[in-house]
Amino acid sequence: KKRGNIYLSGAGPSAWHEEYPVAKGKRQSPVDINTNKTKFDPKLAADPLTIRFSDSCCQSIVNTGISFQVTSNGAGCELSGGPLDSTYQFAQFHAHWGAYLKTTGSEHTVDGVSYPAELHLVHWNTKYDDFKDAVDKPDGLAVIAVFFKRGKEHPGFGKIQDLFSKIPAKGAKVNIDFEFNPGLLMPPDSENYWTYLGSLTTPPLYESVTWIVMKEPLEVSVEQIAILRTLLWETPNGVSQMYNNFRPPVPLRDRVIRASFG
Ligand SMILES: NS(=O)(=O)c1ccc(NC(=S)OCCc2ccsc2)cc1
Ligand SMILES: [Zn+2]
Repeated sequence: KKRGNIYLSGAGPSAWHEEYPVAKGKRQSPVDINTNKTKFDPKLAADPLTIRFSDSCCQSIVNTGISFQVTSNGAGCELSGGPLDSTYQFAQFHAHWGAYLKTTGSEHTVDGVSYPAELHLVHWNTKYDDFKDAVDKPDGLAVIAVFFKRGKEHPGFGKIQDLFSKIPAKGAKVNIDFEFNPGLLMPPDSENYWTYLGSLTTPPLYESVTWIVMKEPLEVSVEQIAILRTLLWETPNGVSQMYNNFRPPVPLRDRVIRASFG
């Protein structure tokens, strides 16, 4: 059996704990955001989240075998303020999505409701030497999550999707030789967010992520959601379309999700 596909080999996410016991840990991700139990924290509004992206920071796009990944050298792309006590540098963005005609696809849910896809913009704490040094530290990473909802087309994201045909298989990679500012992928209102301490949502599931989940989704067209599934991955039954590359929510345990808004 191809073990390559972590979502489709064995029992999938529910079996990850066998190889990664931390899967049953105290600060795992994703979680359901129960808006009746979130807590407004005025400190988050007092020290606004500062999200800086640049036109020249995206270098290449690769098929990781579980998603696409746009990789950055982080130049001019930094995150600070809000829940963060230091400056985090942008490393990469990727996404998770569902199947044709299904509503599931996002990793985080809001009051039990999924979105068709979820974008993750991964940053690492510059108090550490590099990403690999930060990736397993409790304050090592900060990930901005942006929900995708079906609506009007998003031409910016379309420029990234135009590259999908060039990365047909796991490990395939092409350079991005045009300017692309990841700030294009922020929702119109990026002041309202939820934040909590969590983990990577794929193995090795390190409990190293400060999650910043944008309340407002980003609109993309129904065709663009479908184009996500034109990426390919290995499955136990051979190469096929990539979809359902999401971990379902796990227990919140002893955590409170804070809101930057009242
Ligand atoms: N979906 S997620 O944003 O939580 C997310 C982000 C990064 C990763 N893992 C990365 S970028 O690992 C890079 C390779 C690595 C280095 C040390 S251990 C794995 C996994 C999940
Ligand atoms: Zn992710």
